[in-house]
Amino acid sequence: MTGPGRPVAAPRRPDGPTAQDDLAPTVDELCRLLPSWLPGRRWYAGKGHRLSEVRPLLAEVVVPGTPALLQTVLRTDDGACYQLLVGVAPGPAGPGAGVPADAVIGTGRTPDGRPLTLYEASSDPELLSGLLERFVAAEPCGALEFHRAPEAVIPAGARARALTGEQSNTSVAFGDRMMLKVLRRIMPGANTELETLAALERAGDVPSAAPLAWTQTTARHGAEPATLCILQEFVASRGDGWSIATAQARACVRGTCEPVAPLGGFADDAMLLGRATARVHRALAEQLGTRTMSLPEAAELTDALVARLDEALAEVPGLAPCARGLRTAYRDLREAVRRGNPPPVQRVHGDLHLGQALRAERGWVLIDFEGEPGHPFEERRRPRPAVRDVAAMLRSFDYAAHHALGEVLGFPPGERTSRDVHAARLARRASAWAAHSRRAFCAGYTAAGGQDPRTSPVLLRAFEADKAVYEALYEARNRPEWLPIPLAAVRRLAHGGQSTG
Ligand SMILES: Nc1ncnc2c1ncn2[C@@H]1O[C@H](COP(=O)(O)OP(=O)(O)O)[C@@H](O)[C@H]1O
Ligand SMILES: O=P(O)(O)O[C@H]1O[C@H](CO)[C@@H](O[C@H]2O[C@H](CO)[C@@H](O)[C@H](O)[C@H]2O)[C@H](O)[C@H]1O
Repeated sequence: MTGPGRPVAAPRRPDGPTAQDDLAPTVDELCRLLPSWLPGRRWYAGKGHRLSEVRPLLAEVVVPGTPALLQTVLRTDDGACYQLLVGVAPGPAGPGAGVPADAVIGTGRTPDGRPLTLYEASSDPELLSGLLERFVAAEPCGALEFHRAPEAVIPAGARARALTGEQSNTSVAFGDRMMLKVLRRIMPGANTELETLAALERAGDVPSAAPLAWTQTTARHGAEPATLCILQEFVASRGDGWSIATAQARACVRGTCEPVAPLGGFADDAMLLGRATARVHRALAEQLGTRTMSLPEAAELTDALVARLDEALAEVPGLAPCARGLRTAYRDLREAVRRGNPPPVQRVHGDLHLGQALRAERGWVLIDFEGEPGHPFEERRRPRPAVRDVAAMLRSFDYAAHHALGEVLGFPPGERTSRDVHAARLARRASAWAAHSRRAFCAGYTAAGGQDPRTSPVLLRAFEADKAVYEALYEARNRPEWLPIPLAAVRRLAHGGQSTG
């Protein structure tokens, strides 16, 4: 170990676990350790559930040797399945073991009593390079299938670097050529991100990353394969939309914007982002189809929005005073369709926000097409009005503005604004920045051929309300200090106002 986060793998010897028979005791040890380790992971979705048992569904040695790399899928006692890449090194955990402390899952024992360290391998470049070789070979490995997209070029030997951000999955960059997404929550069925990236690639000239390869398995999932990893083209960028937008929003809140751009320099970028979104929507409609929403679909959609609200109400008490207004917004959507104005529906991104856009040299590139994590693929695949993505991105401008306000005033933003004149002025600036960015985004979206979202106010309000409810639940589970941001939006929307205040 030479420094934090930089494990130097011990030279690999061919005496680690290599066969399925050798593996059972190691996997047993892993399952014993996981109930106390898993709940601390950001990507673990069972927060609030008291985890007592983890069972293996699949374990394959994808990189043999010492240390070895196990690719595993495990089921927790609430029925969810998670993927883990596990490094198996001989000896006890601790300084000198060659594994960073924060990667250690725990210490187990081999059947003959020797100590064994099990660790989260997504920060071990050597093991990940070994995994990349599997994609290059594109051959099965036990119950795992490694597939390569037609004509994809996968150079071997690229240096692996795991991203450290807060994520639903785990991403590993290979040089500046490829990005590997290690999916965490594993579900059976065709993966929506893989499907969508392939469709966008077929369309050509769309601001998205080319899919290169993927791993799947049918083990224990019946006939339906489950996707475990996706390798895609790396998009070199000067940052994502969230970091660029929040820097601009902060400057606007502090009043340090250029006089020529008093609401911040993000408007041009917001407009280009609107254009990129419209191009992606057009390509998805062309490749995967579009049709008019039917009355049963409108009813199903309304029921789905109400069901999400009910789920969130059970966990986020702050939503309760808004429930009536939200139900009205959802009913209005169904009525608008019934009164004879059914919108077109198509495949959409499903979880669009500023963090899902990378500012590349060629403009904005959209990423992460898997849809909202945690929902079954069938649900994520359902055709929806494209304005659903627009609503989600508009919510993101509100997030960026109010997060910037919180950074300047302290969290929760809004606490001081009702009793402090200075704070109220800064809050007005934040709202003006968000409104300005929203307008620019909608203008760009419309200029690139998308339907002007402002001509569908009922749909826009219902989808913004739904997204804000989803966000409230997401924040309550993952980042409670951020909860006031979506809650404030829910309050405004429930009372007929705009999502940004
Ligand atoms: N194709 C790509 N090229 C470059 N960076 C990427 C690419 N895909 C993802 N990333 C980076 O990885 C991060 C997480 O990826 P994302 O697909 O959003 O994962 P998650 O599903 O876990 O949210 C992104 O915020 C971005 O910084
Ligand atoms: O992990 P994913 O990127 O797939 O998406 C989940 O996490 C997002 C946060 O990382 C969350 O987005 C929410 O917070 C963003 C700021 O961090 C904000 O820009 C978004 O508008 C807001 O929805 C996303 O909802 C969740 O699915």
